[in-house]
Amino acid sequence: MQELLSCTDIIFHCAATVRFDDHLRHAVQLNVIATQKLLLMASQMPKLKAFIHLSTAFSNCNLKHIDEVVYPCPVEPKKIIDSMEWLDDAIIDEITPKLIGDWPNTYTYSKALGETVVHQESGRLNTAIVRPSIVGATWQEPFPGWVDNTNGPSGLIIATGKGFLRGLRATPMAVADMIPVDTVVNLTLAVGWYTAVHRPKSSLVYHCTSGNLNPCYWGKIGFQVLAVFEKVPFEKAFRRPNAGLTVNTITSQYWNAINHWAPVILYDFYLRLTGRKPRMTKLMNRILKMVSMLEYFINRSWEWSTDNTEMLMSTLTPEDQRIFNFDVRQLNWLDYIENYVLGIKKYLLKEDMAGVPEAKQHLKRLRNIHYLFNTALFLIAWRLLIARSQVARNVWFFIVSFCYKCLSYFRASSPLKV
Ligand SMILES: CCCCCCCCCCCCCCCCCCCCCC(=O)SCCNC(=O)CCNC(=O)[C@H](O)C(C)(C)COP(=O)(O)OP(=O)(O)OC[C@H]1O[C@@H](n2cnc3c(N)ncnc32)[C@H](O)[C@@H]1OP(=O)(O)O
Ligand SMILES: NC(=O)C1=CN([C@@H]2O[C@H](COP(=O)(O)OP(=O)(O)OC[C@H]3O[C@@H](n4cnc5c(N)ncnc54)[C@H](OP(=O)(O)O)[C@@H]3O)[C@@H](O)[C@H]2O)C=CC1
Repeated sequence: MQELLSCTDIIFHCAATVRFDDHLRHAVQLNVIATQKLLLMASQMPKLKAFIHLSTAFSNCNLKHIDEVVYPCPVEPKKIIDSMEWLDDAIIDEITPKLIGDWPNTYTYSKALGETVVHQESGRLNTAIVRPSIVGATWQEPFPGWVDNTNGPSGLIIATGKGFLRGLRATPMAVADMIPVDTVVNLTLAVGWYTAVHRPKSSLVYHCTSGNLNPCYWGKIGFQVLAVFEKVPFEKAFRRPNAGLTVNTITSQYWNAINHWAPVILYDFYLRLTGRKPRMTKLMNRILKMVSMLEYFINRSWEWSTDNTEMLMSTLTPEDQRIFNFDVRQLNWLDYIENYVLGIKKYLLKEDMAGVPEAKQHLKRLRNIHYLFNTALFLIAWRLLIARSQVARNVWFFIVSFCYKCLSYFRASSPLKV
């Protein structure tokens, strides 16, 4: 502690809980109280030049247009922190929906409280807040497509590529405000430099977003993800990757029943019959839970102003602009998504590119099983219908006799006949 207090000259405060479903007490502990404690510690650091706090662009996702300012919270963070000390977990559970109000989860709410703490309790410290949107794989550094966790889009891309996720309730024309992780790092380092060297009079907020400079849409991302799976599929897929986006709740529920639950229930039944432990329904539960948590973010668009970020870019020298590049206007989304999917395959799933031909063979087998299954299902349904309905029987006799007549006609008119 002594060494930290005497030697630290800059703090990048990134630690947080990023789970959307965290208990409010834990989220407040990690994202609010810890920030408060770190500010206190920072105030005892004689050499400290800047305190950079990592927040999220979604800390004010209850608003549609978001400026680079700290918005007041409906309940003061101090009151929330105090109440966490004496309320028990059951009561906190009960009041959480009322406290978080328009915020979709405890994560975004606690990050908003964290910002207010930085704003109110930084005292004489030189602080700045960076707000990234949906952080994705690297764009350029150390190499394109690097990724190391299943947060955000990565988990859904895996679930789609492995054939579990076949449909999402998402708005294809909603802006997919993704931002590569190396862009976030570059911007954060540049903010550290600017805050320490230029010492702005007031604490500045920087939006690290892509939507207003180089917008991309969920529909376009979905198509590109599927196009990459055609060329480079993931190994040992459960079904062929083939997903769709819909805004219609009924369609989405139909997809859940037919495309998500039916195959895993059938497969678990097969596992049980062959004496193995069923595991697919549990996995599907987890995937659909993840989807339900992310749906809020893929069915809305936000506008983030980026004046401070653009100002920062203009103060960097051309050389620094190149080294600490955070200009997302240069980003080609299709290339980025391709590298992202390949990065997931390589760095998260640890799959080798040498296995691609075998993965393609596996998908072909799955396609044949799919056709066989559908044909069998159709024939059984038709057989049952014929047994029960006179109309169906008449249609069936009509089709059979029509085919027979056609066949006889072609045989009679064929020049090959002897
Ligand atoms: C047209 C065709 C269409 C094609 C479609 C193509 C698709 C492309 C479209 C893409 C649309 C993207 C939308 C993104 C929107 C993001 C918005 C973010 C906005 C905010 C950004 C922020 O400001 S910031 C933080 C972001 N914060 C998270 O993003 C955490 C979320 N998350 C959780 O809040 C918890 O995760 C939650 C869920 C509670 C579950 O919780 P849970 O307890 O059920 O499960 P766990 O997460 O604990 O996972 C337990 C173990 O399963 C492993 N695992 C999990 N998923 C796995 C998987 N899919 N594949 C393999 N493995 C997986 C995991 O790695 C663990 O493994 P291990 O135990 O070894 O560590
Ligand atoms: N991922 C995203 O899409 C976005 C992330 N952000 C913000 O970026 C920051 C980093 O997030 P991200 O990298 O995605 O999340 P991770 O969960 O990968 O990283 C969080 C970090 O916080 C550390 N941490 C968690 N709890 C504690 C604790 N009690 N004490 C000390 N360290 C702790 C973790 O350490 P350890 O590894 O040891 O567990 C980990 O290094 C967060 O502030 C998040 O709010 C903002 C916008 C989007």
